[in-house]
Amino acid sequence: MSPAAVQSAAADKHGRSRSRKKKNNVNGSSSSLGKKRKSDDGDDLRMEKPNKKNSKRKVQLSNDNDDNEVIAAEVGNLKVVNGGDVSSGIVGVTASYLSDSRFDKCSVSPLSLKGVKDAGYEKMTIVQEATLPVILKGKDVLAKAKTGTGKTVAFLLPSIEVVVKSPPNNRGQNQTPILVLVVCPTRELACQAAAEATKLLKYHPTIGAQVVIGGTSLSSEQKRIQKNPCQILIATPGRLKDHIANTAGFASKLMGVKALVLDEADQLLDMGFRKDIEKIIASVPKQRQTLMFSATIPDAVHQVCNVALKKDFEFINTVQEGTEETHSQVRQMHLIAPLDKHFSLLSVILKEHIADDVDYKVLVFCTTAMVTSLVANLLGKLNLNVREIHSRKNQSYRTRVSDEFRKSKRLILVTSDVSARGVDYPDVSLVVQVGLPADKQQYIHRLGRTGRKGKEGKGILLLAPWEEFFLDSTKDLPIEKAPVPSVDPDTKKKVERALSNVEIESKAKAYQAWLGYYNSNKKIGKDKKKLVELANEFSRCMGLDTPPAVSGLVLRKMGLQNVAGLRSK
Ligand SMILES: Nc1ncnc2c1ncn2[C@@H]1O[C@H](COP(=O)(O)OP(=O)(O)OP(=O)(O)O)[C@@H](O)[C@H]1O
Repeated sequence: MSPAAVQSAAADKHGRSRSRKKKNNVNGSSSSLGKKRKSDDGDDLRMEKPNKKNSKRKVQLSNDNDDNEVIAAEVGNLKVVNGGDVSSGIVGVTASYLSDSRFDKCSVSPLSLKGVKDAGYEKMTIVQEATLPVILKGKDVLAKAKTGTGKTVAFLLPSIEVVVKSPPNNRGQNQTPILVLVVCPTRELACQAAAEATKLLKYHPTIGAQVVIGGTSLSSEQKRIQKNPCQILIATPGRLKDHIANTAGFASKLMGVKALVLDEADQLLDMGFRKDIEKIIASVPKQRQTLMFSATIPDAVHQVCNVALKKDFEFINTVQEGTEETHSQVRQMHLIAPLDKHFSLLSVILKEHIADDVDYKVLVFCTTAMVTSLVANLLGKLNLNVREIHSRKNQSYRTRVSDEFRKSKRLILVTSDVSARGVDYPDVSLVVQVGLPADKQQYIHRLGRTGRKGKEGKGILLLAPWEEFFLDSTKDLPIEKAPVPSVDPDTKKKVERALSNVEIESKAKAYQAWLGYYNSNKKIGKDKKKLVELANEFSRCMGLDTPPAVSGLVLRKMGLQNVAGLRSK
């Protein structure tokens, strides 16, 4: 590594007491572990949860790394690397995510370097500079770096080198083993990683990369894998499990895996995915290299990462201690307003932003798929240029909308959490989050869809007064309180009229989804009577005097049978 690059230092392994209070080595935040996610945007099937500046970029091994000691006690020889803050307080400077080092200073094959060059990458980003040499040495790595700073290339490039260095297989085309397995939590993310791999592989005609994702035909995927053998496979967990169980010869191909990558590792180790991931890990050889990447790595992940990583893995953290996990060039605001104002306020926020920025490109995050659908429906009726994306749309629609949004300007994408992580839409000017984000990590990832590659951006979180408690978990983030904009009577009327034109079925589904989502929130779901009052308020906000009836079975599954105020069917 160059002097500018981050260096590693062995962690102190003395204090082994598990009972010591952990401090913030990783900007400690509340864990999202333990949450149950039924779909990739956790919708109405959701039931009760079980329950600055460092210009030299030198090592910042924290003095208070009790955290590491605890982990050392659990997993042994932990190494910690802390890097410089990616944005280092240099507001609006677009190059701040880049390092001074070029890719050719690492021992990467000439053909990969040509691919990197054609992709337009000259210098390594800071996370690439910090992780590449370590990964190329064959170490297991857990890496944390801010959103939009090039983590995908950071794990793909050395993965390609794993294939380059492997002896050519001489067992015939159809027997090509999978050498690198990349697991991504969402289909969009898997496709995006596959597209990046294809770019990097431009000059490696003998190396194939394939993607397997849910929502597409299993049999056509089986044929594709059979026909186009690939050494690099990028997959979502569910579909990967399907192939392991149902595709002839697939399990034996997986026995060739030399490198396993878990992108958005904290989400993959979350309870919603953990069982799948454990199964996947059991299907690849023990002797392998494992790489785990994310912009957020809560403490709880450190405690379970030994599920996948070797004991002597390196934790490479490019988010400097004591700095925010979000980008300083992204202005963050929150608005607290009564629920009955949210639809009008959203319309005002969007219209103001459109007036301010002719090249606007906005993401509006909603709590669930069905609420997303309702909001998209409403905004469309208000003549805004909107698209929607969530798990209830079929995969070809999702791919089409995602591609359109990637290429477009002057478009609003209303989305569930399927777009929260990893998706790299260039030049998003504003991210609006309506309602309670699942947790602090999800807030950070959603916000991270703007301000990518050092660009500027804006984030607005719109909460009701009874959702304000969420801000307790984000105290270390610079989220300003914004004044609530006034809603003129004309806008109010237009929104009411638009709502009256939204189909009752869409409202009924949104109501049930809303109930399920907030029921699964630890705090709000505790008081069922209050929860139902709030859900019925949401129903009134949609223009319904009587709340929609919900099936008795669903109410039972939510633990809401016999709660006053609900209508059962
Ligand atoms: N060395 C580089 N130089 C310039 N651009 C790069 C470089 N490496 C990656 N990029 C670009 O940076 C953008 C962000 O990369 P990527 O999506 O991998 O970020 P990320 O850190 O994984 O973000 P997230 O945390 O949201 O998943 C992409 O458009 C990618 O093509």
